[in-house]
Amino acid sequence: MNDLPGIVITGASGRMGQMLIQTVQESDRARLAGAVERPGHDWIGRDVGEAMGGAPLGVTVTDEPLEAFARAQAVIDFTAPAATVEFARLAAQARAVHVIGTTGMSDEDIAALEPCARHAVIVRAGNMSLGVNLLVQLTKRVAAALDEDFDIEVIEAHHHHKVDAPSGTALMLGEAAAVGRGVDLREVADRGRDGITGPRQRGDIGFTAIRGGDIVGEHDVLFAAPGERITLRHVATDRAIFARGALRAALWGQDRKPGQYDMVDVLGL
Ligand SMILES: NC(=O)C1=CN([C@@H]2O[C@H](COP(=O)(O)OP(=O)(O)OC[C@H]3O[C@@H](n4cnc5c(N)ncnc54)[C@H](OP(=O)(O)O)[C@@H]3O)[C@@H](O)[C@H]2O)C=CC1
Ligand SMILES: O=C(O)C1=N[C@H](C(=O)O)C[C@H](O)C1
Repeated sequence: MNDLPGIVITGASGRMGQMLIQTVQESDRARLAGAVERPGHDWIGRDVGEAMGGAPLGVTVTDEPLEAFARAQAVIDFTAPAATVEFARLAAQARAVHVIGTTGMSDEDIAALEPCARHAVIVRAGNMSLGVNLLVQLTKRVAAALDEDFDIEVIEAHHHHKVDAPSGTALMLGEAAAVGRGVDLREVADRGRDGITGPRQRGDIGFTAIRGGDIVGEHDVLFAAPGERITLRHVATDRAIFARGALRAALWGQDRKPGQYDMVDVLGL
C-alpha cells in the first residue's frame, strides 16, 4: 500500500477494462486498488494479472463493487449503461470520483447520475482521448462559421463487437455541430436512412455507422456544399488513448467539488 490514489476498474475483463488495468499498473501517479466483474463471471476470486494472462498484480477480482469502491479514491467505468447507473450510486456512497466512459446511455440513465453528482465527482465523456475532444472544439467552430448551404454528416466506424450506434463520440460531434450552428440536435438529427427517404432536409445533421473487423474507432465530420467539401477526421489506432484520458480524469477529479464534468473540463480545452 502507498499514498498514490487508488483506482478501481469495473468491467475488468472487457477490452477497455484490461487496457485500463495495464495503464493504471504502468502509471507512477496511481495504484490499482480493485477490479470488479459481474457476479458469476469466471474471473471472480482470481488475481486480475493472472486472469489477464500475465504476472500476478496482487488484486483479486471481486463482484462486490461497494466494498472495492470504499477502499479507493476513484472508479474508472467502461461497462454498460445499466451497470454504470448502479456504479454511480455506489461511487457516490463511497465518495469516490467516478469516471464514466460507457456509451449508449439513455436520457433516463443520464438523469439518474444527477443525484449521485451531488455527493461525488463524475467525469463522463463518450470519448476520453485528447484528439477527439480537440476535434469537438474544431467542429463547433467550423459549424459556427458555415451556413446551412453546408450539409453536416457525422460518419463513424468501429469494430464488429460494438453494441451501440451512433457511437458516443459521433453524438458528441453531432452535438458540437448543433451548438456551433445554434440549433437543437434533437430537432435536426437524421439517424436512420433506409428506403425512399426523400431528399435530404436542409439543416439536418446526419449520422452513419459502419461496423467491421477490429476498427478501434474512426470519426469524420463532413461539411458538404455545392462545389466544395471539408472533412474533419480523427482515427484511433490504440485503445490506450482512451485509458490514458480516463486515468487523467480520475486524478484531475481528486481536487474537485462534487458535480458533473467532462473531458473538456479535464483537458482545459
Ligand atoms: N469514452 C471512451 O473513450 C470509450 C468508451 N468506450 C465504451 O466503453 C464501453 C465498454 O467497451 P468495451 O470495453 O469495448 O466493451 P466490452 O464488452 O469488451 O467490456 C465491457 C465490460 O463490462 C462488463 N459489464 C457489463 N455489465 C456489467 C455489470 N453489470 N457488472 C460488471 N461488469 C459489467 C462486461 O462483462 P461481461 O463480459 O460479463 O458482460 C465486460 O467485461 C462501451 O460502452 C464503449 O462504447 C470504449 C472505448 C472508449
Ligand atoms: O466501443 C468502442 O470501442 C468505442 N466507443 C466510444 C464511442 O462510442 O464513441 C469511443 C471510441 O470510439 C471506441
